[in-house]
Amino acid sequence: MSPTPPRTNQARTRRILLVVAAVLIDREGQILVAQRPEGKSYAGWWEFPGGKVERDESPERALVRELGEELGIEALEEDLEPFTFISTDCGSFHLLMPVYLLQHWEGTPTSRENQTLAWIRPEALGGLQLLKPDLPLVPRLEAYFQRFSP
Ligand SMILES: Nc1nc2c([nH]c(=O)n2[C@@H]2O[C@H](COP(=O)(O)OP(=O)(O)OP(=O)(O)O)[C@@H](O)[C@H]2O)c(=O)[nH]1
Repeated sequence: MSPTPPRTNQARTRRILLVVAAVLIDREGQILVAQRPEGKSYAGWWEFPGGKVERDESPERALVRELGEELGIEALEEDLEPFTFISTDCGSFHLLMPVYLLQHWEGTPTSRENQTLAWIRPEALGGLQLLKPDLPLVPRLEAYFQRFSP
């Protein structure tokens, strides 16, 4: 019988892609999800608003910019509440994605980039076809919202 090989961390590290995402929470405790439009990779899959951090941009600055571009809302960096992060191998790159909660903003979120928007109850998240890297967010968000339910 051959011995169990030692556990190692030798997988090759890929280029890190820094992406930021926001979980917008409305007054009824619903969260905003966006469906990627035709013509993009993973069209039809659901994700959270956000996008890539550009060179010389802070994650918070990038997220405020993306929320303006994608949803037409104005958010303040100080209202972005760090929630968790995703760090996962996506094949050609390694995704590092800080995720923030946001409960205050100016304006009404509107689709500016052909994405379909939906406000959903946190319990409904698990029924969506979310981008695979986002799946660990489902139990974390469920646990977060359970803390506030009676
Ligand atoms: N905005 C956002 N991006 C996510 C999430 N989860 C996740 O894996 N991503 C990945 O992070 C990257 C975000 O890039 P992006 O939003 O600026 O670009 P994109 O995919 O719309 O355009 P692209 O096809 O040119 O990369 C994509 O590779 C996307 O698949 C998420 O919840 N929100």
